[in-house]
Amino acid sequence: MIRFEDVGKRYPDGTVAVDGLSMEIHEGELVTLVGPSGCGKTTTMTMVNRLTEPTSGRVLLDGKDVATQDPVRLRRRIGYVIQQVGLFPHRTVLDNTATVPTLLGRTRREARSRAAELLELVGLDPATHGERYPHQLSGGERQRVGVARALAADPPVLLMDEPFGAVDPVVRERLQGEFRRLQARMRKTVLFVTHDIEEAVRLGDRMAVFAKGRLAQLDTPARVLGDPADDYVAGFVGADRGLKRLSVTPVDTRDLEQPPIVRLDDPAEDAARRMRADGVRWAVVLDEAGGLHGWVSGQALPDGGTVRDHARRMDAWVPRDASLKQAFSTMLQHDAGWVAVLDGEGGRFLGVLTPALLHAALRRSVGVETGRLDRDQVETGPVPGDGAGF
Ligand SMILES: Nc1ncnc2c1ncn2[C@@H]1O[C@H](COP(=O)(O)OP(=O)(O)OP(=O)(O)O)[C@@H](O)[C@H]1O
Repeated sequence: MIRFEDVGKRYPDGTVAVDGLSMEIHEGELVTLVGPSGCGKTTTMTMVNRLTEPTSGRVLLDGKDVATQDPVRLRRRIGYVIQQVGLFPHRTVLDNTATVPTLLGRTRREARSRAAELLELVGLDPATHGERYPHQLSGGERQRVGVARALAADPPVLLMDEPFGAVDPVVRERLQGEFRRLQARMRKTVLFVTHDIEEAVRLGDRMAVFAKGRLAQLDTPARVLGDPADDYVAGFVGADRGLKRLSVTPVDTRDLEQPPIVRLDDPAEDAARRMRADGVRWAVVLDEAGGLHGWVSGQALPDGGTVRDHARRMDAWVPRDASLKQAFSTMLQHDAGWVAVLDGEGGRFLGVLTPALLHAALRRSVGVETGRLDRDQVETGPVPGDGAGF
């Protein structure tokens, strides 16, 4: 879709911003460009929409050299979002968003109705926010308008240069989450410049790590973190790259521990007998519908009554498609020694993840990703015998 062929950029003052860059971005893929300040990310990106012209090599869009295309027509197919959003101050948010469709020949009514749809898509209410002027919005809201405006022409390609750079970390994380969900639906081809490695990892299908005008590594976040190409990349992604990997490693249901399961209405005596027979000190308690209720300790079960009378509630759960980071964070939030994995909210109980399993899953995923290990070569240890931290 976008192809850089041995591209170089030397500015007139002699600065070599990009040197011998070759890479390909596939259709529907989001590639994050990351690297220290001045390493050539913005220059690389703006060579796609011809705001910058390469001094050597070619940039191809859908197989055609962009240098041969009319810049105005080219840019209509390429949405561009920058940090300083650049909204027209004297136009309402709705009119700002409707600008491009109007330029493309839509009637004012059509353009405004499309703009309203887009504002909703990025989480702004067209009725309230749409009628405001840019200075009446928060920084995060302005950045959303920037994204909506770039999407207005429905371009197949989006170039985003630190689009969430001007907001605080909390809003930024929310915008990233929303954009990821949006992108899952839209499947645009996106080049996304950031100097925030967490953002690059969270959003990128692949990430391109730049070093002084050269591409140091282009790969999935899991591989960049798990198997950096060289010392430069390892240093750039940081000594805590193992921790960062948590957010890109999904829970694998094959890793889950299967503790004994009892039901709320089981007689306490039967449940206690089963736990003794299995040599375990606790069991997971499910409700009538098979949903997670909590847990019960074998010692807390006297003769008589049902499990319901002695069970403790426990809400620490994650869905099966969660990341290990989500699982770990849920465990900490609930001060629990395990987290249940469910088939969605209120869904089937699939097993539990413990800190030991989580650690093993992370180690194994690094080995498997990098081809150094077969999946079965990393043992996942059993739940520690002390009742898993209760
Ligand atoms: N118009 C220009 N004339 C001369 N040098 C330039 C020009 N634009 C950028 N450069 C230089 O080219 C190099 C790459 O700049 P670029 O903006 O692409 O980096 P970047 O990785 O996007 O940096 P940042 O993260 O700070 O935005 C830098 O050394 C910069 O000073």
